[in-house]
Amino acid sequence: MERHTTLGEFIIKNQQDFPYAKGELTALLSAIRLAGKMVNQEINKAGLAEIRGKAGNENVQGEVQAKLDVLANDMFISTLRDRGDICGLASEELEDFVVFNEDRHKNANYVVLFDPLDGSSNIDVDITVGTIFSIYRRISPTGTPVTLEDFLQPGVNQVAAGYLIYGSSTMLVYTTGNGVHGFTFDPGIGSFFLSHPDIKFPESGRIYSINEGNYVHFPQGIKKFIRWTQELDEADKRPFTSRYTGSLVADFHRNMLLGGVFLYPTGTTAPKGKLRLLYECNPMAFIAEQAGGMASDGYGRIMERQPTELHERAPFFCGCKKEVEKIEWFLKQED
Ligand SMILES: O=P(O)(O)OC[C@H]1O[C@](O)(COP(=O)(O)O)[C@@H](O)[C@@H]1O
Ligand SMILES: [Mg+2]
Ligand SMILES: [Mg+2]
Repeated sequence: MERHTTLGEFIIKNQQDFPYAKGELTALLSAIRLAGKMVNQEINKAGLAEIRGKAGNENVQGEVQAKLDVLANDMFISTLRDRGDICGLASEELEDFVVFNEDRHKNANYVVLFDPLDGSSNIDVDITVGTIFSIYRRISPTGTPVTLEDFLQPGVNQVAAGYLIYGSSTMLVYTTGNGVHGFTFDPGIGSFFLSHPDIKFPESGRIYSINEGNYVHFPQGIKKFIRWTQELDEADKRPFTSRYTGSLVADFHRNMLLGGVFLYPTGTTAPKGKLRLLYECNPMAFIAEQAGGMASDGYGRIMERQPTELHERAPFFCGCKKEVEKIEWFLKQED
């Protein structure tokens, strides 16, 4: 049987691809891998009463947290603090960013932003969920406590981004700006193995992913795009297929492998969109672009947006280039 490359081997082998290669990013990716294994262990038994259900308190997003939101958040924070060379982190589940004050942290150069559990509404019904992470080099001087500025960087400054997907198999998919690579977890061996090297979005796809239940609230341009996907045009292989799980990571992953586009527009119920620019949009956008796809806020490259708040939301359109361009075209028609 062909011996697959483990994630650990791959990270070390490709370390030199990285401009500042001193092993810090390697240590950080390894810490994320470990935290991912720990969270995966809990998700696999999410049906048990002590794991499923709500934790009871509301997070900064105004959502009632699931027990697994809190557990995943704690596991990532403790593992990144103890093993990752980072000076601070920000989580979708925490109001403020966290500053690590030990000397080894203050002298570190990276910050991590993450969504510990993406697709929380699906946990108790056993539908695929994920974890999303985004890594930046700090801009404040090394040796000083990390500042808000270090987190409010445009997506184009990301040095690495990725996600864990906890589905029929558990995978870790990431980029450091040298393509997108996917690793499948083998629970029997306890390691991630390279299973999807150099993943690419097809130029065009036939799947659209949007919560059509919000149709009445959508901008005209989005309503027109949806109707365009549903028109009969065999030459253009329309109508498209509709696929939507309610987990961004799962919808993105399927669309990247099979060809499709994900949409979460603004709407009267979500005037700024729903997804979080820093924890969800930017990391998925970096992966999409590295895989030959496109990620837009409807009017331009989402990674060029200058964030102003830790938890700001944005409209998000991401997937095959042709379809994202079509969405931008329909939206611009309306202006
Ligand atoms: O239920 P809706 O409004 O369609 O929203 C679904 C979207 O919200 C999310 O669940 C938000 O993520 P969280 O679960 O991390 O809060 C996305 O994964 C998903 O794409
Ligand atoms: Mg999320
Ligand atoms: Mg979440």
